[in-house]
Amino acid sequence: MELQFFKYQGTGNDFVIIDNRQDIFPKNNTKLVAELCDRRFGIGADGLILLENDNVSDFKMVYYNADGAESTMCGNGGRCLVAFAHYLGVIERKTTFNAVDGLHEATVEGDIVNLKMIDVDKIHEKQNHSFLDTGSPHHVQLVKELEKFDVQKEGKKLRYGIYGESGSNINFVEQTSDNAFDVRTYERGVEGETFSCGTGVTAVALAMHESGKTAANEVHIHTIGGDLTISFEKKDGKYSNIFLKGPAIQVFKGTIECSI
Ligand SMILES: N[C@@H](CCC[C@H](N)C(=O)O)C(=O)O
Repeated sequence: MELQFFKYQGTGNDFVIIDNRQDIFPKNNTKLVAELCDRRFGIGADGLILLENDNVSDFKMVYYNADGAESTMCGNGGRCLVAFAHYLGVIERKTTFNAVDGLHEATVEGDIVNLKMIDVDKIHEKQNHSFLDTGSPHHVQLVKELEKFDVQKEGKKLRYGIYGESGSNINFVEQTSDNAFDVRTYERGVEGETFSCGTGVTAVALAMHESGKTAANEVHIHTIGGDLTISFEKKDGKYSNIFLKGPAIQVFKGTIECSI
């Protein structure tokens, strides 16, 4: 079967996106998703996203990690899917769409997508790290000399060591100013470092605010793949109106022959 696909990237976190409004994609074929995401034998991506019809919102997001398994929320993927829905003409400037963690609002302005994330009311503060769920689970840890840090080795160790088979994404962070941080992320399901992680940088911004490293309600994060801004409010111990803002860009489109 010839499958039409689109390739998007959001600060270097890259995705194969498929318009599945006609229900053409075999959703339980883990092997096929992994093959399409393979950087040598397939298109190559950190994950695959389906855009589907939804009864209560403009569209539905279904997200798979590069290993082929369906997973929890992807912030950069959500931003890319909004850009794709805009490209298809499914939405205009504003949207509400459904994802695994519930409804998300978003706006598009040129290449910039501003995505509302789920509220966060629990941040577990441990001795040398924080743990929180921003739609996906995230470990947040400050380190020195982030540029030289072995994210692959240390990320893998923590991902399995502390969090077991279901795992967590692991973010390593270095503060660069009052309201700015550099972040590198080891992503579960990719089982390696990605150029950026949207739910990850959101987790970093909230964890740094919670621990008093920043007093700002707008935090700037630099990742290998580019810059993202996270804004939020904190009231009665709960973080709400959390927005993840940054570029989401179509890289190419094409067709691929696959045996379904
Ligand atoms: N890259 C994503 C996170 C994708 C999900 C993650 N790998 C998981 O399985 O928890 C993002 O931008 O948020």
